[in-house]
Amino acid sequence: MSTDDSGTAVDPAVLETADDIASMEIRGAATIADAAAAALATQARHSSAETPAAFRDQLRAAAKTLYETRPTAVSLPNALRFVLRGMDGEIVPELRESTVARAETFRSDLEQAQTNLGEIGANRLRDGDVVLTHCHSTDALACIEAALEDGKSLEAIVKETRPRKQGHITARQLREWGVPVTLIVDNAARRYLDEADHVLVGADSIAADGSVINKIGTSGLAVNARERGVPVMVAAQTIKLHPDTMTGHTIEIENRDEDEVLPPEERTDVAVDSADDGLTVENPAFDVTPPRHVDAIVTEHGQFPPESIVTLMRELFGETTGEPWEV
Ligand SMILES: O=C(COP(=O)(O)O)[C@H](O)[C@H](O)COP(=O)(O)O
Repeated sequence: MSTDDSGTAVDPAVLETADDIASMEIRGAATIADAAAAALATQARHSSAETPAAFRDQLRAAAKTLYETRPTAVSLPNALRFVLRGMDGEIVPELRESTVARAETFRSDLEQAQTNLGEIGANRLRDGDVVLTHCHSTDALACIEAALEDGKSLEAIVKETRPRKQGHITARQLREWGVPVTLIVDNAARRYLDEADHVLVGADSIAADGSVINKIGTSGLAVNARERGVPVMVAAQTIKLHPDTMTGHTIEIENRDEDEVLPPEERTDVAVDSADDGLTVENPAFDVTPPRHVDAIVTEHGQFPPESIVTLMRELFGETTGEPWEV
């Protein structure tokens, strides 16, 4: 066990999961949520706490460690909050059992939600359609998978998605399913929209006004799609809904390391000398697509016009939330 800032023991397996999320070994909003719930279950199983208070402190410290990895995907705090709210019991073994059970419920609900969402999203895809994708989203792919299972044949235009090239993961998955794939650089997207019937993306967070926060480049793609008349479909389970935005909070956009954009070995191609302080490299990982550029948000509860998502958000999360470990 190592300790967090307050001196509370956090299990090494939790620290490893946190590192993997920060370094993007584990990535994508749903996968991050699943890994975080699994890590809390591990913390509960391995806990050597002797009192209920110490057990609760350890679980909260683990949740905080996981929360501080990446700021944008709200599925992470939503997952942590869901698991911690299920921590129930008078003695440590009861607390352990309830926490592990709650984490397992979260993980199986997540899987089921994605399957249900996929079936709903598949209804928007017709036989022979061409789908243009950005980044790698398991929710978006679930829609394609369900359409293929319905016997529809689809083709995909896959944006590479600089700087981390998550489009390669999407392309590989689609090829494994037998879908013909055209891989393009991000800059070619507008040209290829003429050949697409849908833009299909996932989401890291959805704000109360229906804005969609997803991989950088989504908003430009959506604007171009609107101009070309191609519908934009966002596949997002309800754990992507950001309840804090109901009270006006904005969503933090993660800025990642500049080396992802300009690796150190290429820096000399651009910088005039080693101390070139006139050169700035920025690497925002996500952007905000306004609701007017989105046609439908597909969730496990049905599809919604973005402007009406706040009703579902209120129903599922109530009015306020607070920090995930303050439950
Ligand atoms: O923007 C990304 C991933 O960004 P990163 O690679 O930086 O994590 C994905 O579109 C969403 O997370 C949804 O994914 P999913 O549908 O799998 O939750």
